[in-house]
Amino acid sequence: MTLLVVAGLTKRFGGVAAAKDVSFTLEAGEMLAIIGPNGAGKSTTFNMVGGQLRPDAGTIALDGRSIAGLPARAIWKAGVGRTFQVAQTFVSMTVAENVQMALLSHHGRTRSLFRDARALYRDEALALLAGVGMRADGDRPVSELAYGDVKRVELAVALASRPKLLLMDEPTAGMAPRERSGLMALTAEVARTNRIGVLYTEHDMEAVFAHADRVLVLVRGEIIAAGTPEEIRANPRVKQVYLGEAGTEAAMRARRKAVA
Ligand SMILES: Nc1ncnc2c1ncn2[C@@H]1O[C@H](COP(=O)(O)OP(=O)(O)OP(=O)(O)O)[C@@H](O)[C@H]1O
Repeated sequence: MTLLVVAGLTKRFGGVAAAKDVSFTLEAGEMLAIIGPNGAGKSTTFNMVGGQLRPDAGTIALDGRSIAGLPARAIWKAGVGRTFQVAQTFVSMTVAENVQMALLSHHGRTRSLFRDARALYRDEALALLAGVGMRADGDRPVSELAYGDVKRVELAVALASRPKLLLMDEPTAGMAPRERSGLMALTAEVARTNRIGVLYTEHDMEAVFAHADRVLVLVRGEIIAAGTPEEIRANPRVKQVYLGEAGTEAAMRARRKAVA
C-alpha cells in the first residue's frame, strides 16, 4: 500500500492561497523533496501533513488511515516523525540521554520518571545511535558536538518513535556544504533500510538532486511539476520559474556526484 496519499490539500490565510489543491503520494522507503521559491507553500503543506496546521480542504491518508486535521500528537502517534530547521535537542544532556528521552516518550512514560531512570532504554538508544554513526559519542553532552553531529542525533531522536513517515524541514539548514551531503546520504540510507518515507523541504539544490527519489515543485501554492530529479532538472517551466541556469548546473553537479 502507498504510505502517504495527499489529495486536494488546500489552505488559505486571508486572501492568500498558501496551498491550492496539492496532491501527491509517497511510498515507504522513498525520499520525496518539496522545492520552490520563498512563500511557495512548502511549510504550509508540510505543517498540514504534520498536524501543525489544519487544512481547509483535502485528504491525507497514512497507510490508508485518514490523518488530516488531527492534532499533531495524534499524527505523531499514527507514525509521523519530524525534525526541525533548528535542531531540537537538549544541549545539557548527553547524546544517549536525548535519545532515551525520546524512547521514554514513545513508550508512553512520562519525563518526570527520567530522573530515576537513566538506564532505561539505554541499549535501544545506543542501537539507534549506532544507526546514525554516533554510538561512540553516546556519553558526550550534546553541547560539545559539531552542528552536523547534532543533526545526526536529532535524526536518531526522530527514529526513536519508529516513524513510518519522517518530515524534515530543511534538514541541512545551517550546515557546512560538506556535512550536508553526509547527512542526506545517511538519511536516504536509513529511509531505505527501515522502509521509512521521507518528505523534506530544502533550499540546497545539491541536497535535493543528489538524494531525492522524486521532487515536487511548488510555486504560489500549486504543484507545477513532479517527477524524478532528471525530469525536474529538464523541465522548462521549472527552469524558468525556479531553478534558473545556476540551479540547473548545481543539480547536474549533484547528480554526477551521486552516480559516481
Ligand atoms: N500563519 C500564516 N498567516 C498568514 N499567512 C501565512 C501564514 N503562514 C504562511 N503564510 C503565507 O502563505 C504563503 C506560503 O508560505 P509558506 O511559509 O508555506 O511558504 P514556504 O514555501 O515554506 O516559504 P519559505 O521557503 O520562505 O519557508 C506565503 O505567502 C506566506 O506569507
